[in-house]
Amino acid sequence: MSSYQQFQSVEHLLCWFSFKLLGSAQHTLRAFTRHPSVVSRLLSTMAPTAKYNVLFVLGGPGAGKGTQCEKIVAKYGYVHLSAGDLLRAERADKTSKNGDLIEWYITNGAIVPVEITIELIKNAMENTTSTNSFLIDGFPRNKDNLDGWTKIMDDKAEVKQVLNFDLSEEECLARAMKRGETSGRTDDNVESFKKRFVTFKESTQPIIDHFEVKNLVTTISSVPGPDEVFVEVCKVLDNLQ
Ligand SMILES: Nc1ncnc2c1ncn2[C@@H]1O[C@H](COP(=O)(O)OP(=O)(O)OP(=O)(O)O)[C@@H](O)[C@H]1O
Ligand SMILES: O=c1ccn([C@@H]2O[C@H](COP(=O)(O)O)[C@@H](O)[C@H]2O)c(=O)[nH]1
Repeated sequence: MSSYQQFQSVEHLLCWFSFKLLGSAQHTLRAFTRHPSVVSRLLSTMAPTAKYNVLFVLGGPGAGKGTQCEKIVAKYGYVHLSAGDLLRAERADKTSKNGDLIEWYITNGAIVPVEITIELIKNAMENTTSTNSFLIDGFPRNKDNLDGWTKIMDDKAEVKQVLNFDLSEEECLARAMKRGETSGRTDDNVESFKKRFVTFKESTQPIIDHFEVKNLVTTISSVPGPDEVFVEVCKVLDNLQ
């Protein structure tokens, strides 16, 4: 007689099966109560983890994004991730296979493919343990950047606000050239600046417009001095929860 033939009906078989299930559930519960630390570890892996809070910081080349980010960090304790700085650090890393490619894009005022940039941003966020609030400066700069962000980060991060620093091309150029006297940056020269500004207008402005439609953008004039600009920044950040 096969093991199933001992049951007189399907109902009988199902009944027997339910008792078995209940028995093992009871056994598991008893094991859990003997090991509360296992239970709390299990629960913590099941609980939804909080999303990163993100502020994107955009604006023309030399408009003062980095300057304001420093002030925001000092007052509000965000972690500042400058996409440009992350790319420059990767370019300087002798072991990176992307160094030459990044150099070409930066000098030509063009935008590095998002696969490279998003990996750097994601790693920097994941390696931060002090906070889950980030200022992402100079990203996303074009549709490729935005698509990459959406694909990789949308379920991990919430974009709370986009700060857009507004300054004329002439003033951006003047500030970038002044900075170039000491920065050592390969793109603080007139030729690179012109290309960067075209990229900003053609590729980044549509991204600002995209967030504008979502009511996430605050545009702040960068014409006054850094402290006055920061007063306007504080008005925005004080109202963010
Ligand atoms: N409000 C301001 N008034 C006058 N000068 C400023 C102001 N903000 C920044 N600067 C100066 O302008 C230069 C560019 O500023 P900053 O590096 O912050 O710009 P950025 O937008 O981050 O530039 P980039 O996109 O090229 O990295 C710096 O030398 C900085 O000291
Ligand atoms: O998301 C990004 C950010 C930057 N780049 C390249 O770096 C330079 C300099 O960036 P800054 O933000 O001004 O420091 C920029 O012109 C791009 O070439 C990028 O490709 N993607």
